[in-house]
Amino acid sequence: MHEDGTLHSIDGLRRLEANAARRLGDDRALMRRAGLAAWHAVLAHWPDARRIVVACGPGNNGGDGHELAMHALACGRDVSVVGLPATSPAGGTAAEAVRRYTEAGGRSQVFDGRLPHADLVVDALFGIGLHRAPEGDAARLIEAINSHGAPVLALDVPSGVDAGTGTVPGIAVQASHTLEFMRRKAGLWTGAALNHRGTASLDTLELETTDFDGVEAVAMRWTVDALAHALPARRRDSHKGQHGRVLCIGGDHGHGGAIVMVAEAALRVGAGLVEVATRPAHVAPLLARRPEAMARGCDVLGGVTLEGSLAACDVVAIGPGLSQSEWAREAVPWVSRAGKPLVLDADALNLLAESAWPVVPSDTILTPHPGEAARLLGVTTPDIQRDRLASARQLAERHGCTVVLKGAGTVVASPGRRPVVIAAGNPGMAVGGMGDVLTGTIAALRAQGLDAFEAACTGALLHAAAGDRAVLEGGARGLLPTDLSPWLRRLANPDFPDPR
Ligand SMILES: NC(=O)C1=CN([C@@H]2O[C@H](COP(=O)(O)OP(=O)(O)OC[C@H]3O[C@@H](n4cnc5c(N)ncnc54)[C@H](O)[C@@H]3O)[C@@H](O)[C@H]2O)[C@@H](O)CC1
Ligand SMILES: [K+]
Repeated sequence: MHEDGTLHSIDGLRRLEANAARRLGDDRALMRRAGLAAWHAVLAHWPDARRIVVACGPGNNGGDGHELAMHALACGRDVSVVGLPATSPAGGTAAEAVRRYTEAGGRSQVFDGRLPHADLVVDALFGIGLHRAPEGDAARLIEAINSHGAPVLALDVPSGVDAGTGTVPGIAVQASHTLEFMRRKAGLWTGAALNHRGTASLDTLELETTDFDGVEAVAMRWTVDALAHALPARRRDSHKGQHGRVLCIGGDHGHGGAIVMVAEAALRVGAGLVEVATRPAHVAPLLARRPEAMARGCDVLGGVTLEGSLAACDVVAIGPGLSQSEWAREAVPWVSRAGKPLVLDADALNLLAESAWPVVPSDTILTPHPGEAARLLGVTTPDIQRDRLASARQLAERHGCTVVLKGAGTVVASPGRRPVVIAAGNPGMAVGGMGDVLTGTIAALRAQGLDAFEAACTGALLHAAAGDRAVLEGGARGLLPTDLSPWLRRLANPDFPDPR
């Protein structure tokens, strides 16, 4: 079976292991495959590595390490296995791997505070069996791996990372590359784990369909390739009215730029018409930058002005720069009564957290960053980050609508849908205004006919992928949200020939 885009929990992976071992009638077979796959990864990434240090833990992750060490030895490499002191000898399948390595003439040593010189360090300390933060010798060995200087290949999981949730409870290996076994782990694709994983690849260890009996993926992983099919082709005889009309509401005094960025992104992603309701003072600068937008200056966010705009639009994007003033609060009953699909961001979410909004309809999209998500759930930001997948699901259930939990490894959740984790984006995108661009992107897709969940997933991916293209032009520091504009357009048109 090839990679299928699924992400799994630790429980799911355990079940998968058990099913496959039962089918194969030999619980050593998977570890042998894992060791061989790891050796192939070494040959693919570091073919010239002569001296290889393999740091092995007491469990089956360490068994994978011994299997790899055995292949490296057989190919004439200078291999040192380094184990943890004072741990009981490996049992079960790992013991068999240790025996094979030793019988092949392999050397092992106990970690004494230093690692030997090497061209490559393999991290086979802990995989999905990590059950607490590494301490003592384990922590010191991880520290030695991180300060060694050679590239680091992590087997299955960078040791110290919780592969189920993505949290890092203490110290963790800083991998150059992680080779995942069997299936991708949900925790390696979102949150703090992204600081440790390096690049990543998967070896499925030749699992078969029947191994998945009773195994449910916890999420799907979307990569930039998904954009090829995400957006419907345009009819040749289409007109602007068929590409949706977005009404953007926000930009109180002192925050005029936010709603301009929403409008610009919505235009670049293909909305047919974009109207902005903002403070009168912000109309002229908006039109000077983006004459394609329609703009309404409102000292009162309600009444006839807003009612007409609300009636005409297909989607309302509200929140960026909105503030929580009386001006902002006035908009809420009007917008709620209009019955249009909503994208709520920034201060609209803060108003939701303090129950200023009535119950939001099920086709609403909320786009909180972790701080806003924490306010919505009445918890702290670290609570949200401890398990981003669970937090997004909980928020979606609580409000009965789609949630885009922003941050490294954006998570999209909706009741009754399998969550999606976005495998794109970069730290250059951690800058004010980036969320406003996301709001406009999602609203434009919604206006063009995608349902709430599709618009949220596709919008989050389009936005992250545009950020990944824009960052190549000059690096992460100083990347501006509006730098994404040309890339949003480019990536929203996957059929257009790539000029590169
Ligand atoms: N079971 C199988 O069929 C397969 C397992 N595989 C490998 O086995 C791994 C899972 O193996 P295990 O379940 O043995 O778990 P691990 O090898 O990930 O770790 C469990 C061991 O580490 C110890 N440990 C956990 N956290 C610790 C900490 N903070 N400080 C000190 N010691 C700690 C545990 O007491 C236990 O001895 C996978 O990640 C994968 O690499 C692969 O070989 C594929 C097949
Ligand atoms: K590992």
